[in-house]
Amino acid sequence: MTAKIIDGKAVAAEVRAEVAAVVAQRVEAGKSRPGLATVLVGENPASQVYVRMKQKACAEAGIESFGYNLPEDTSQEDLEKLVRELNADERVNGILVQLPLPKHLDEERVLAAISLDKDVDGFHPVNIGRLAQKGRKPQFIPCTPAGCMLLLRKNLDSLEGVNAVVLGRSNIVGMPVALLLVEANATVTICHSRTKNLPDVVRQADVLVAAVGRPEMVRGDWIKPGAVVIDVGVNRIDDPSAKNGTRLVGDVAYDEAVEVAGAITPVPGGVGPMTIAMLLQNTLKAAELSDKQ
Ligand SMILES: Nc1nc(=O)c2c([nH]1)NC[C@@H]1CN(c3ccc(C(=O)N[C@@H](CCC(=O)O)C(=O)O)cc3)C=[N+]21
Ligand SMILES: [Mg+2]
Repeated sequence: MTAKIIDGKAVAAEVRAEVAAVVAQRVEAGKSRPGLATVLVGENPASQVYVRMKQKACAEAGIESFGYNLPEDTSQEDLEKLVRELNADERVNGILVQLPLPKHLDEERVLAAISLDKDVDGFHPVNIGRLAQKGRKPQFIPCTPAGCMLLLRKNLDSLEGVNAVVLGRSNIVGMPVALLLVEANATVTICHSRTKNLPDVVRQADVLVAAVGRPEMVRGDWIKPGAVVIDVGVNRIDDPSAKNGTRLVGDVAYDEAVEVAGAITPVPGGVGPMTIAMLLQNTLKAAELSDKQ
């Protein structure tokens, strides 16, 4: 048996087309064109690529993007000042501060300065806090976790009572995706670098979300036959046989896992494209919120 390949790129394309259609309708109806501000501090090449991908996706959906590139040595004060200006800018519905920030900057204070109504990444401590409280809905759900959940809902009849294992406990993926799975009535185990007998824990998973950032760490024999595997990892590794000497791999050893899992997301073409699609969806939602104000 080989797994169903979950085509995140195709699902993302559907979401993006839907966002584009709603944007076109609202502009046609005389409402504002949604706008996203991207803030990039420093010159991390991977971050530059991601920000460009987000801007291109905005353009295709009819969302205006405003790119801010600040030097590596930007002060906390100046970065927060830019965020406050963007909070007050009516053209800007969503603010995305690309992470990670250079070491000297306090990430949490920057994220906390973003207006709750413009927090399209869902990383503001209040939004995360609401995610952690039963019955309280955050204004915005973080994009990668939201993308994982959409792929799961499309590939499972129900999450009710299933054993979900989340590998990784980061603020931007592991923790929020675990909270969303709990909300969906899954039985959730969060495991990490200190977990004892990790392969045994992972083998209990009907649903596995791998988000540790360790290339091909999860082996085929860690996977329960028939499990749904969501691989969040985007790791660039050396591969002399590849075009530019590197290639992208996930946190799961795909060739092994595909022989055991019931369904699996590939890397690239799985969760990554969903992250961008959900960002566009959140930016449209932010524009709709601003209509009411
Ligand atoms: N404030 C903030 N928000 C983020 O959402 C955010 C961030 N910071 N920092 C970095 C991570 C990473 N991230 C990805 C987005 C798209 C792909 C993606 O589309 N990947 C393609 C491959 C891209 C390639 O070829 O490199 C794929 O998996 O098919 C991956 C990763 C967003 N992040
Ligand atoms: Mg949130």
